[in-house]
Amino acid sequence: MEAEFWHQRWQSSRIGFHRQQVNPQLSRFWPQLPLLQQTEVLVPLCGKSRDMHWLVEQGHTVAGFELSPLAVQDFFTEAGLAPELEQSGHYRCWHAGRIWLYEGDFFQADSLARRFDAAYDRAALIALPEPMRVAYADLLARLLNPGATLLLITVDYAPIQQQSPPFAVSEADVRRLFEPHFTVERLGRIEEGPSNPGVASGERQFFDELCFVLHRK
Ligand SMILES: C[S@@+](CC[C@H](N)C(=O)[O-])C[C@H]1O[C@@H](n2cnc3c(N)ncnc32)[C@H](O)[C@@H]1O
Repeated sequence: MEAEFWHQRWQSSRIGFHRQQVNPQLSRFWPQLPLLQQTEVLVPLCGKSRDMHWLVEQGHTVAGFELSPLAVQDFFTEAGLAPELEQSGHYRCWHAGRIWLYEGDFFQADSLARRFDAAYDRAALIALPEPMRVAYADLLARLLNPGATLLLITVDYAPIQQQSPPFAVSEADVRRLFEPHFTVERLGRIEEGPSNPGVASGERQFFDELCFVLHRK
């Protein structure tokens, strides 16, 4: 999507993707991953996700990337944190405690010449239309060191409509996008069933949240 699409979503508070609770597949599967506590976690397209606080509570530092200044501001305000600001290449980088949020376009992250050993994607890949997903997977491959771990959470649903996010990203899609650079294992699937309005109304046959662990080859 164009940057303007997301700026408008934040300006008009149309952020139905934001969750008050920590993602259940994150809290279930992250502790099983082969990661040191202090590992820095890359969180692309992070919004104001509370999952970042959970990662800090597990001992990690977090480097989030987010286009919207409103999202960044809300994230720190809602946590009662007063971040410091510095310019870091193309980004305004906001920092409080063990969290650094890079305000700007994630697709310029190469320019920072930074590499990571862990990453967490919830609702980032599925926010991007197909042509951008290929560029996103390639960028993650460049930003992650060999052996690095990525926990990836997507949604898959049918029938598919691809006009606006969240886009359906199936296990086959994840394998096609990432297997050139990563090993891919599916860890979990949560079937939303009738708790999903689309399923309840009969508009959708199913709506599932999928969780994968990927390791950079
Ligand atoms: C569907 S939301 C998911 C946010 C977060 N991961 C969560 O779980 O709540 C996608 C987010 O990506 C941001 N975004 C979209 N394109 C971006 C880009 N190129 N660079 C950085 N952030 C971007 C949007 O502003 C939005 O906050």
